[in-house]
Amino acid sequence: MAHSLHLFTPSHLTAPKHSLPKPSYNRWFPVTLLSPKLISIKASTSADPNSSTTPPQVLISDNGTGPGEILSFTPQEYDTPPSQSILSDSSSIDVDAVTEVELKENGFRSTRRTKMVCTIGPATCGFEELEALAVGGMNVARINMCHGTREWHKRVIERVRRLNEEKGFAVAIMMDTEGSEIHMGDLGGASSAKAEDGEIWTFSVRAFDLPRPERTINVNYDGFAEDVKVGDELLVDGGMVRFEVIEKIGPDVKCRCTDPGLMLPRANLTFWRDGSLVRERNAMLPTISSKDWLDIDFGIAEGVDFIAISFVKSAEVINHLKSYIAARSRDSDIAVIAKIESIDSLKNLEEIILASDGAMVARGDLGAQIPLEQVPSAQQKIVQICRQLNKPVIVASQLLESMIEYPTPTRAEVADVSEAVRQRADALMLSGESAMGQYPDKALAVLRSVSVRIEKWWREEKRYEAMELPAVGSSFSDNISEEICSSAAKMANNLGVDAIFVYTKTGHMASLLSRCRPDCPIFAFTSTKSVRRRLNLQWGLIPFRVNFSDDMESNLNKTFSLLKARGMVKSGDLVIAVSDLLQSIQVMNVP
Ligand SMILES: Nc1ncnc2c1ncn2[C@@H]1O[C@H](COP(=O)(O)OP(=O)(O)OP(=O)(O)O)[C@@H](O)[C@H]1O
Ligand SMILES: CC(=O)C(=O)O
Ligand SMILES: [K+]
Ligand SMILES: [Mg+2]
Repeated sequence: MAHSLHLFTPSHLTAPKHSLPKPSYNRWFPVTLLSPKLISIKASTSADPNSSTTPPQVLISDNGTGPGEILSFTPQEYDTPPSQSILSDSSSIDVDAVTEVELKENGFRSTRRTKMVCTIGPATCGFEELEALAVGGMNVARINMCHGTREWHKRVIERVRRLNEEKGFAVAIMMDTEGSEIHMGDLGGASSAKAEDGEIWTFSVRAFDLPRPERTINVNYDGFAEDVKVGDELLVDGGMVRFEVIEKIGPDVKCRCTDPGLMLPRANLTFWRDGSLVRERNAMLPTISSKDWLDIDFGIAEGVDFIAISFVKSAEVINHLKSYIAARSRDSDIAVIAKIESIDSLKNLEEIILASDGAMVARGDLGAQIPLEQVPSAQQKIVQICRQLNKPVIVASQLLESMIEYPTPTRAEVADVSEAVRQRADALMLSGESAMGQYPDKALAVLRSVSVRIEKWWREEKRYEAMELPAVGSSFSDNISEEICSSAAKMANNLGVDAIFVYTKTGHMASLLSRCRPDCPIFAFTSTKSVRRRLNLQWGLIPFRVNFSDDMESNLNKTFSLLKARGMVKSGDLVIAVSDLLQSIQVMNVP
């Protein structure tokens, strides 16, 4: 029976905390289930928790009656939590073991509010690595269509789906398009290419034979040789390596390296003239290339949760994509995220965000298009506008860049992560750190611990500046929902409630509550798996899947008893409940 298996997560142990090793997200206790009967567990307090030689013992007895058998719990590292089947019938509630442990261990006021997106690459594409990320708190897995084949991405999607099915996670999938900006080729399979000071390199639209001739780089944009002029400065990855254009010979552009460094496959290329970014014919490149459309078809067929569009220039392309998706996917619940990473997107910021279902501050390319010192203010502005317009926002790129190579972050990186948390962005994203770095799990752990610490500090100090939140809905009923949510959030803060419960079919009411950034977590109950996954990107929401009816009284009783049975709430906890169905606010103690 599935529910008896469930007893074996460490958090179910009823022993006094000090008598057992403190469970942490990546420590699990291997136990073999001997009998499928209902079992009660009692921890023996005789073992010395500080001794590495006497493992704490646990008495397992059949229905709590017989003498029971003694099993040893060894607190060694065990990569994965025990598998548990998650029931999806009407009498169950879907929540993953990690959230469950977090709720029970920390008490729900101190759960993490800032969400985490991980880019999946060679370092993390296996089932076990993906599971380790999920256990570490990954809310969204991002696949970047700039790299790898569709088959490769399909396998990653399948593994994430399996993880969700088998372990109860609600990890959402975000597909990120390549876009048609200028970038280098794949270096013929080499992992990088080193350019030295003064060397002459050839950049060309010609595809070179393999092995790639020395000091040649293939460029993806046909108009490249026409657009550049002798004397232009060519920047790889926003300045990781610099060249000066010295000669044009047909399709070949000869450049001298002026700032040496390492170039990675498919690195972004920009060129500058008299201190500004040159936008000639390349300014006319389509936001969504023909390859992108095929990738989008792939994303729709695979049922990804989010599609992130690179180098968005206007709201038009977002609207176009949204109607394309609506016409092609039955329930059309793929959310479209606008990546803000170009000068044009900054010019049309509000209308782009308004048209989208969320935005990403894509600081990598943004920093190659505007002076670096302007990136922090752009970030702050994008985060603020998203909050006002009630759209989730992700802060991305180079958050913990040094952790691609090193097991600890720089102090400056920690300060950068803190700032994004303090701005109360919905989510932080790992790029190379999780895709191809040496320490993906450690990088995720840094995001997690910095988020929790800064959120707690800010709550305690009540330091966040008040933000006027304008009405965003168009109908009177929308306005009522917004008023209810902002009142509920305010009441929650003033009364110091433990959690806000929201029953939401589409997720809208939950996102309105998230927008208010209340002090307590928001338990969002929804009946669809896809809505649960989508809510996983939003600040402060703990999404559960549970069937509910139009009767709030019975919904509350049902969720209270389900959550109580799992030890996630207890009698006396103070809760505020709101719902999509019944526009009301209820304040109550868990019976
Ligand atoms: N599917 C993949 N296969 C191989 N390498 C990958 C893959 N995804 C990412 N990487 C590696 O990780 C690095 C960082 O990944 P990421 O997707 O964040 O790139 P990015 O350049 O920041 O994003 P974008 O291309 O959207 O601007 C890439 O430069 C690449 O080397
Ligand atoms: C994430 C991304 O696309 C960027 O930072 O450029
Ligand atoms: K991309
Ligand atoms: Mg980019």
